[in-house]
Amino acid sequence: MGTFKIEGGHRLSGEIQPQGAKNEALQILCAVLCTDEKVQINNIPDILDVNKLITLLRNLGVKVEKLGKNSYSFQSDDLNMDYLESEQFKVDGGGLRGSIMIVGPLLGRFGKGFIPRPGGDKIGRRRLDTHFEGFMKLGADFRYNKEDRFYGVEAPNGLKGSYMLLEEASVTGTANIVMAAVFAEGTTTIYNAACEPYLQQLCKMLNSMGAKISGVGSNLLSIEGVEKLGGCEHTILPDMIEIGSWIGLAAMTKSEITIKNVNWEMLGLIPVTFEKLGITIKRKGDDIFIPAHNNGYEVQSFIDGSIMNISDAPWPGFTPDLLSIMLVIATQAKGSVLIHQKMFESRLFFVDKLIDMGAKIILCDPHRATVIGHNFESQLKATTMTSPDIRAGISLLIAALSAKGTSTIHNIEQIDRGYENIEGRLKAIGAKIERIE
Ligand SMILES: CC(=O)N[C@H]1[C@@H](OP(=O)(O)OP(=O)(O)OC[C@H]2O[C@@H](n3ccc(=O)[nH]c3=O)[C@H](O)[C@@H]2O)O[C@H](CO)[C@@H](O)[C@@H]1O
Ligand SMILES: C=C(OP(=O)(O)O)C(=O)O
Repeated sequence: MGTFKIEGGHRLSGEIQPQGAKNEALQILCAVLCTDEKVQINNIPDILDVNKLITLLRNLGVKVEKLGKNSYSFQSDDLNMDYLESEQFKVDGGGLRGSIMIVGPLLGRFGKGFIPRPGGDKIGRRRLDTHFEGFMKLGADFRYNKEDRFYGVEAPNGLKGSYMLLEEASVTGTANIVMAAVFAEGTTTIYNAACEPYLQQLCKMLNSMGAKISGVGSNLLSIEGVEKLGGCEHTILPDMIEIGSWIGLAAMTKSEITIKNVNWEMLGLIPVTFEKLGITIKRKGDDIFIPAHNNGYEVQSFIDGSIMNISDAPWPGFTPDLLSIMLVIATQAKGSVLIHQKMFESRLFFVDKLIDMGAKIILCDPHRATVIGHNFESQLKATTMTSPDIRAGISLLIAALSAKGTSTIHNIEQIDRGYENIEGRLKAIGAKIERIE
């Protein structure tokens, strides 16, 4: 178990370049299975989850070549399908959430796909019904081995396009179904599709490989099946969750930070949601400039004067992956706010650690926490903590960087899942952080 030691209470300053988006990379890497031709992918973040998926692809027989620091080429022309029945696959597939998205491409291209129960954050129930109901709508047979927690779909006679109304706008579910449907005979219509930038990028990539997907960016996708896809080159967008993390870090440590090349058009409600907490965000070209909040930041209220509420919703709503960061920065705001995590039921329990540090938070129930901000009149106090999940981990790290004294964070592998060389990049802007062991 890795550990960070963090000496808090120092201001940071400088520029930070966001890495490529973790959750886009996981979709895009699975999409390399859609063709036997070479695919080049740029801006792949060097993070634990992505590297685990690359290992899985290698073990499946994909030829992987590193072209540069964050660029790779992949060729899936001679896959070892026996690997899908191996013990090693159970380990590799169960190691991250994103592995679930190999099922769609394999089903579409080879008529069968398997996956052990995928890993990822333990943040509440994470069911996979949407994925498999979608595959069944395309004509696949589904089986689930409860004992081994192993999922399988088969369509020996190929997939047939159909209309489907998804029960929920699942992000990885939509990506998975799209990657199967591009090979289905006829037209598939997916209503209530997820439409995050990750999905838009995936569809853009598949179209550049010869797929015929329309409605990209909306919740109604129409896919005309094709027989074969070809190679392409694709560049992953900057990680919007990392961008949000750096906005929170700057505000909470009263630091002046420029976040470079953020691809502003794809940030949706993220900037305005930070502004609801009173944080100043200046757009400079395609950079975000956060001035030092020397006089703190004040939570806004709604037009009718009622108390501010920040909650998640499927895209273009506010992403659930930034609510933990919103919560931590609210602890130093002037005013009170209700944080409502609607999607996941176990993502707010980390507030206990913040309460230990002196934050004023009432955990109303597993989904809702009321935060009464200190307005920097009382600094958080350093403590020892363990990172329960990736976004709670980065939130605790931000809390530690703002706190008085030296904090210790264990289980930092959770942070490494999604943040590339985090201590190196934070040190470059003045953070006092050390990885021990
Ligand atoms: C690898 C990856 O890309 N992971 C992301 C992906 O996970 P993932 O694709 O696993 O998440 P889903 O979109 O399937 O669902 C997330 C949660 O929200 C619930 N739900 C979803 C849609 C809906 O309309 N109503 C609803 O209640 C689901 O039941 C589930 O509890 O999307 C999540 C939601 O943005 C993010 O937190 C994860 O970081
Ligand atoms: C929940 C997340 O990741 P995963 O779905 O991979 O567990 C996340 O990126 O915040």
